Amino acid sequence: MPPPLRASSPALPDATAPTAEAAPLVSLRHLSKSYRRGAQVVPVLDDITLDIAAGDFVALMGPSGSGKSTLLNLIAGIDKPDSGELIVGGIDITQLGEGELADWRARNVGFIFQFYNLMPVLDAIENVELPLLLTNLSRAERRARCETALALVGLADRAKHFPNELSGGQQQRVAIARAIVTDPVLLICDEPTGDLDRQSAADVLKMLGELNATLGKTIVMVTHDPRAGDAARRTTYLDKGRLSGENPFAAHR
Ligand SMILES: Nc1ncnc2c1ncn2[C@@H]1O[C@H](COP(=O)(O)OP(=O)(O)OP(=O)(O)O)[C@@H](O)[C@H]1O
Repeated sequence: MPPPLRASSPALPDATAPTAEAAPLVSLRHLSKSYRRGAQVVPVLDDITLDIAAGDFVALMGPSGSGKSTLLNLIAGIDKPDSGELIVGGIDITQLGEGELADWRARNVGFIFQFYNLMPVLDAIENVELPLLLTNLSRAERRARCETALALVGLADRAKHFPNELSGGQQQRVAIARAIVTDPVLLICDEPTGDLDRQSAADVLKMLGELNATLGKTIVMVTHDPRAGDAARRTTYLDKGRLSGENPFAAHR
């Protein structure tokens, strides 16, 4: 029997269903971020303060260009803010060097992208195995974990299929298996249903909900899809780089 994927990572505190008392897993304090294009400075995020509890499932919504992906990249440790604190599992990740940050990401964060980002020359199980190549697990242990992850997303029978032999929904499920195979506590999803038909999108959202409810994964998901927003436990809105209590989509629903 392959080993179970644990509900928590040893690198971060236990993720359980959020409670009123739970310490935030992710804590943003006065985060600001600009991009520089030549002499021009483009402010993108302005004084963002936000807490995300362990075990939460947050949808990040807002108009195009409002800074959602930028904020997601900061939380995931892909990019750095100009100022502010960004504490994840008790560590201010803004203070980590590039190498430390890469190591921190590999141990703590699973990524799910709009266009799956699978390697076309690798079959499903080899794609799922990729993040484990950075660990010191044996080949047998890696394979066992990959089989467990593929079984969790309902694709145990597609392990030897290449991406072009899988539907879009199945490819996204392989990507989800790849994201969870290292047992990260934090799942970062950038428009995970953006390329999917309605049914496949619903399947992927159901799967994310189950990973949140049963494995305690903390999920932060950028989405334009109101149904994806409904699948989350709560929704946070960004507007012109600032957090907004208003739902800018409300008039369109
Ligand atoms: N690397 C970059 N260099 C310069 N400007 C950037 C860079 N990345 C993003 N921006 C700018 O930052 C702003 C916010 O971009 P971001 O991708 O975070 O928005 P978004 O809310 O995710 O948009 P969308 O919903 O369209 O994906 C945009 O004006 C964008 O042009």
